[in-house]
Amino acid sequence: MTELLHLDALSVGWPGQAPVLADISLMLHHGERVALVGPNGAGKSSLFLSIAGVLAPLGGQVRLMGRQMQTGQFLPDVALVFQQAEDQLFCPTLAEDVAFGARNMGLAGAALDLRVAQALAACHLTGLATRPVHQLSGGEKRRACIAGALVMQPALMLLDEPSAGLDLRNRRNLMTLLRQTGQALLIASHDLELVLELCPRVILIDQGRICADGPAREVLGDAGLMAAHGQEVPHSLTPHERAPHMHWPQAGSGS
Ligand SMILES: Nc1ncnc2c1ncn2[C@@H]1O[C@H](COP(=O)(O)OP(=O)(O)OP(=O)(O)O)[C@@H](O)[C@H]1O
Repeated sequence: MTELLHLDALSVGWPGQAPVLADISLMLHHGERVALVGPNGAGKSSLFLSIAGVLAPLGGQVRLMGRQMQTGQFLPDVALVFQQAEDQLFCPTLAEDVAFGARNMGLAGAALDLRVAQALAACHLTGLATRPVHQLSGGEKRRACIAGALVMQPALMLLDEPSAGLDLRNRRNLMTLLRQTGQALLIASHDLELVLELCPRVILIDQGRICADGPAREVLGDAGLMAAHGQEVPHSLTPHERAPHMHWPQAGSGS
């Protein structure tokens, strides 16, 4: 597997606030499916915004396929599915919205129409192509955002809570779709069942840093499950001996 994304000592935060994440270093390979888990406010969305070039890093670097990403430079190789669909959808109709990213890449005419039709079909939205986006239901909006990322055929998709608000059938369809895609996926989610089904590798962030990065079943053992759900991890559950690279947040160490 070849290197796709490299975060090098990345610090992430918002103006006027203490850094949300500090000194984040990790690597993702082409085609890899990785989950990013952590409690509310851990910094998953902020990290995605920095990787996608929306939020300027406080320090460190984001490199995609060896090239350093610049804030405000939106590369077709990376597509972000926002946590809040309303932050992403803005065109008059669903089909126009889904076409937006691919059109910006220079696609037009029949080639664009085909891409849009394929993305709509993949997200089971074909019949809604001409619907104004503000008239879509919550779950339809979520799927519209995913279609808008798929249409770009990016090397890396950043999916922020992709299953939130989906009914069981659409959640199942989403898992099938994501499992079949050959693209690298970084998925931020509280849906740990989806995480365990889709992602061989899990990164747990909390208290401003990476607490664990490894095989899903290892990271999401008893201690990891508690940390991912925002609970304090008792010393008795801390598997330091087995996994010395993991740094579980513990009682009394949080803010
Ligand atoms: N636009 C913003 N301006 C200022 N602070 C922000 C902004 N967005 C998020 N934050 C703050 O940054 C921190 C990290 O938030 P972020 O949304 O990245 O967490 P998260 O891990 O995605 O949380 P959740 O699981 O609740 O979605 C929080 O303290 C949040 O209040």
